[in-house]
Amino acid sequence: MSQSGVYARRSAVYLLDQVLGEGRLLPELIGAGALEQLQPEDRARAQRLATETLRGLERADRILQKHLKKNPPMTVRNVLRVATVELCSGGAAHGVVNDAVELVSRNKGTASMKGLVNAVLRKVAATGPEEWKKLRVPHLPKWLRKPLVQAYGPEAVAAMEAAHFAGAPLDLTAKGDRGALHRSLGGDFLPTGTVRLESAGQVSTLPGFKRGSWWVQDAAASLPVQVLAPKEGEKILDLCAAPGGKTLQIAASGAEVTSVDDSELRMARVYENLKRTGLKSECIVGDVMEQTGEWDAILLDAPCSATGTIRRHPDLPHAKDGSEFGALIELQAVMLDHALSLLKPGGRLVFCTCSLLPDEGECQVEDVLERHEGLTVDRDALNLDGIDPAWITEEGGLRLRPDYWADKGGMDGFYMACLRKG
Ligand SMILES: C[S@@+](CC[C@H](N)C(=O)[O-])C[C@H]1O[C@@H](n2cnc3c(N)ncnc32)[C@H](O)[C@@H]1O
Repeated sequence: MSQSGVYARRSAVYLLDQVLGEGRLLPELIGAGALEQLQPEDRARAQRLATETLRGLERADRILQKHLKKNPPMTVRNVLRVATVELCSGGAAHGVVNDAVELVSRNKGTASMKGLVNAVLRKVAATGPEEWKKLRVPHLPKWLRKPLVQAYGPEAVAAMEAAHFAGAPLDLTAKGDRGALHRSLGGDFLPTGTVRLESAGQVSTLPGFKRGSWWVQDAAASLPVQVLAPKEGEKILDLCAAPGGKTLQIAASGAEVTSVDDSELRMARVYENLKRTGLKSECIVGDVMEQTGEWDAILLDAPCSATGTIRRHPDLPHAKDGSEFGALIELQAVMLDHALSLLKPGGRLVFCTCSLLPDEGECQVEDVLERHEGLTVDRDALNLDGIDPAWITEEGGLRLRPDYWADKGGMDGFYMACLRKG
């Protein structure tokens, strides 16, 4: 038995205990050092195991429930879930089952269950892989499925769930020539200018990473700055900027950008990204509501439910229950009003959120237009390469969904609109 396998699996189980038991998010746990004691290879493996288990949780539970008379304690359940997902996705039964038994044996509180774990997983190894293929695509939890069905209909939501289950490829934004980036790395060249790689391995070892010729950014997330269309010499304010993908795009255009974020920890990522790419931005760690001045253009990438990023973050629907979203929606409206007060007359503001909920997108724009006389939506700003006119909404925003471009590997859910101050 490999100790390295046990370490990675034990850490994956710890991550699941925290997400499913404590409602914590994986990036938060990993950022706080949950995997720091592992070697880089095991760290990547633990993260992959936890992510894949969360993505396939519904299927794993359906398979396990047939072999369990009653639910074991959370940690044992999570050991069984990780092992079931591994067994059903081609993991070698001997190693997976032995490591799972070893994991429960090591803990005094669960050691008495090693016989149960062994027996259940042997059954799963025998019949699970065939059952797995026949089970339905995992559904979103009810608290999220319901509003999405209301907004988009059941078929669209089923297509989104299929996109969530499929996961996300690696998307890159070029600092300079997109064609040259595509020629050097291969992959797909998406109609909106993103280079997409199917299986990239370790990002930091890809050509051009150290030179800062590109950065990782989902195709959908690269569009708000394209809609803003920054020009050389313009004074642009990037509000809620960390970790900085959009700051880099604005800086690469030659505009003079100031980036604001109230998280010092997340702002450290902006500094790192600026250093690696050799791009420049003035960085302010502070609250959006305390900013002053007059700007040619503003990007407000407001804090939101992040429900558009579930392909990449399958922990989100399991860790959250929607109870925080009302406060976020109110905060977005207050931030929008303040951001507009910082815009010079005739200036433009792009409002965006990585959310699938219309309350955090279409409705915000409808409401802000009512609150501010003379404010208009600039529909022309959406005339960009690769934008399907069907994605443009009634009020003049751009609604992106994970089920769009299904044949190309999907995209994150996003909403954006370009507002013009009268
Ligand atoms: C969606 S993320 C921004 C992503 C970023 N624009 C990018 O492209 O990489 C939202 C950010 O808002 C920041 N934030 C939340 N409330 C804030 C506030 N009151 N003032 C400033 N930043 C805030 C969070 O720290 C978080 O980094």
